[in-house]
Amino acid sequence: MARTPPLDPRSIVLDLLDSVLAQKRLLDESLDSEPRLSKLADRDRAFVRLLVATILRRLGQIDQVIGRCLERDLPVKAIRVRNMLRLGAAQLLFLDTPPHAAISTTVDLAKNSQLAGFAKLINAVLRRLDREGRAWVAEQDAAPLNTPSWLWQSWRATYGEDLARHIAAAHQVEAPVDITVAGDPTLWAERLEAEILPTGTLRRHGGGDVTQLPGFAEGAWWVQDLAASLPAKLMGSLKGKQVADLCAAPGGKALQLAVAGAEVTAVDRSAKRMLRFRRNLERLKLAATIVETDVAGWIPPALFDAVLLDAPCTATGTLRRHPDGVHLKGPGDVAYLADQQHALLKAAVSMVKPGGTLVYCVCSLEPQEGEAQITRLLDSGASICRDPILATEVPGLEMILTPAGEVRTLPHYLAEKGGMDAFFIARLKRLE
Ligand SMILES: C[S@@+](CC[C@H](N)C(=O)[O-])C[C@H]1O[C@@H](n2cnc3c(N)ncnc32)[C@H](O)[C@@H]1O
Repeated sequence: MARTPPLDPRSIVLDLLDSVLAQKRLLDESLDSEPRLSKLADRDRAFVRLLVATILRRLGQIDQVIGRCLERDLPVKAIRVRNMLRLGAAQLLFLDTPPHAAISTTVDLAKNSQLAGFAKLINAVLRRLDREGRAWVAEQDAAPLNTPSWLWQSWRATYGEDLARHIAAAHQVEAPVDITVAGDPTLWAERLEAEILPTGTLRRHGGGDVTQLPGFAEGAWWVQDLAASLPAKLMGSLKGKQVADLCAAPGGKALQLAVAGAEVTAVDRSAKRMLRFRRNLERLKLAATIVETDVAGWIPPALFDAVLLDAPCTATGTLRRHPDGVHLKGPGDVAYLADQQHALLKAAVSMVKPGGTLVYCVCSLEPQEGEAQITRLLDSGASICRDPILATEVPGLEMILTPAGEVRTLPHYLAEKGGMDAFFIARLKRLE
């Protein structure tokens, strides 16, 4: 008979770390496919998420201090031992877990597994970290340590050393929950005990299950980062217009377009992700035409008044929410996705009526996926020009506008209120 894995939060964290770091699976997918999570009490489930996210956010710092305690490196096959050390270190140095609990629970994990032979080593390393680790952490240069060098180099080259440090620091902090409401934000701000941000997005601090909040079941609002809500808002008046949302799933932006009164055609090649959009449409009692296909080869029955293209990207702009991202992506992904984005942009241009609007966006910090895409498109002779975004369209957020009239948000903007995802947004007008 197969052995049932233990229902211990820390043991689940070890399996999640293995899933992300060794098997290279997304953290959200790993969490979704972990059956033991639903059997845990809410508090333990929140602890699992916090612990795994903290380890992924602070991996560079954690591995460096562990390295200082080991006379020689652990054998490659002892990856689970390394993960046990990471788990103990994160609790001791970043989560203020009482030292005796952090150490004894980690040592017990080893003793109760096939790795009992490593229990003494784990005990010795964690005891030393308890004595000396906090002072070592205080001296660390956290920003470059927790950022893979290819990303660190890219951000330094693009934004300069100072901004790169702000960007990396923002990734160490859990993001708040942002909400877009279909109706009156003031009313819902009160009901949801949320703050209203300059763009009308509501922001709630503190965790909890959003599906249990007032208004979720009846579809009064949906979760969407402030920056992610901007592209649809920059499309102008949409009432009664034919609008295509390309790469639409799970549909946060398509919902905004529908609420603004557009006749929405939402296109995405992932039926699984579109299922979430269908559920959201139902919950919000909204309608849209759904097309499940590859945008690059799709020929629409008629041209659209406006098109939104939220292209697939490396998502380095959402590392606050998805700390697994830095461990799953590499420079090759940027080049690969940049070519896809160019093809999708060219297809999108061909779907817009002359005089119509095309908004392009990506949740990426990499200029190859943002600013350079627009230059490449315009240089290719496409029948389109920039339609610069004006400061009056982003009141209270003027710092996000570039000299070219595009939007570049960074994760530390509005830091005092909890930051925002990093997006690039460009608005274009189709020529005759
Ligand atoms: C950044 S996400 C879109 C998020 C969405 N716009 C929202 O606001 O919720 C990118 C989406 O592009 C889709 N996608 C990627 N390549 C595609 C292609 N060639 N054709 C259609 N959809 C594609 C993915 O399935 C994914 O759902």
